[in-house]
Amino acid sequence: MTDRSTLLSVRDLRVSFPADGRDAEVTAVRGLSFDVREGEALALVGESGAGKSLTARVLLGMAPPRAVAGGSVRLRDLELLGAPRSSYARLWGRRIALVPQDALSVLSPVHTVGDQLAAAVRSVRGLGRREARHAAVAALDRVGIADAARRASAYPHEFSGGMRQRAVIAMATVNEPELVVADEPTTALDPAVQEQVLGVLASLRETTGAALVLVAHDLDVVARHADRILVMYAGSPMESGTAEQVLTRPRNPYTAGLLASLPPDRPVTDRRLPSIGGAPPPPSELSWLTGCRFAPRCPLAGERCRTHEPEPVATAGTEHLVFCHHWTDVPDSARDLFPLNGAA
Ligand SMILES: Nc1ncnc2c1ncn2[C@@H]1O[C@H](COP(=O)(O)OP(=O)(O)OP(=O)(O)O)[C@@H](O)[C@H]1O
Repeated sequence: MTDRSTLLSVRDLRVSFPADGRDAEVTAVRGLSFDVREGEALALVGESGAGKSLTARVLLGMAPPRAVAGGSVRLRDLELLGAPRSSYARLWGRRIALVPQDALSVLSPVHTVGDQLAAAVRSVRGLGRREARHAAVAALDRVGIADAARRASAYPHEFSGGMRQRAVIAMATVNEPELVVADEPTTALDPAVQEQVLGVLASLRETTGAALVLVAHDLDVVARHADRILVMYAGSPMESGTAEQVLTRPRNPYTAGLLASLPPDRPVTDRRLPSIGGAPPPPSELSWLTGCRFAPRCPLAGERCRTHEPEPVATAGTEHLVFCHHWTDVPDSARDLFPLNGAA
């Protein structure tokens, strides 16, 4: 991976929602920096409210209307942050694309899947009808839809949920963008279909060379489908590195807590799962919290954690970055830090 060049470079990203009279300011993302290399899959991981979706939307120029973003988001040499919507519109589908959670939000119910794909091809590549149809069928074939030429004439409601999500991936990748952002792309699907759809995204990366930013909250999923992981908590980065570094030897207590909560390989009769006590801070508190945002729930937190925000520390070269004052105290076994809750 290291010989691949950087495709996307995010530096000190900050996203906030200004106070509007009724609600206080919400600093939903702060101090986020990461790179995505060509063809690489980076997973953004964290509990609900971590800022994963918001970050993904900012990358695509699709942040909610009141969001104010600062910092830098560069796609190769192009600074995207602050670019007008018309600039983004020229990139959508062509260089960057979104695979959303909900297929029905992007597929029109009144046009066939093939027509929608062909329209996307024509608008971006300016091909004629016949060639666009050909590209549409090829895209459906690439995402594993059997008998793609015939299925292209079906309407979205005639597809199963898994097929619709494949069609959405075909739509996002039909013009071979450099970067695909997938926001919990399989949440609405059952586990077997989830794995198939994620497999489709992985094989597309191989065939088209696209990089992937995958928003996920399931560590099992990212273990199988990400090259690198960025763990977020309450809008702040906690840890980033290769999937192996982060998942096998987490150096941030928050990552350890997430790992300790994974379904354990212990007898199915024992359903107790370790979990991180407490809950993430409510949005209204995000702007005035000092120090490490995870400190109130962290078993290792000391006074310094509550007052000083941790700087990133590189634990193994520059790949594995940890934001924690106590990273050297994190035990190798996540469950030593987060023992079983409710143990008898
Ligand atoms: N339109 C909005 N207006 C105000 N605050 C918002 C808005 N959208 C998101 N936020 C705030 O931004 C924070 C991050 O939200 P985001 O949806 O990115 O989290 P997430 O990590 O993707 O969580 P989930 O897994 O639940 O989708 C939350 O605190 C949320 O309240």
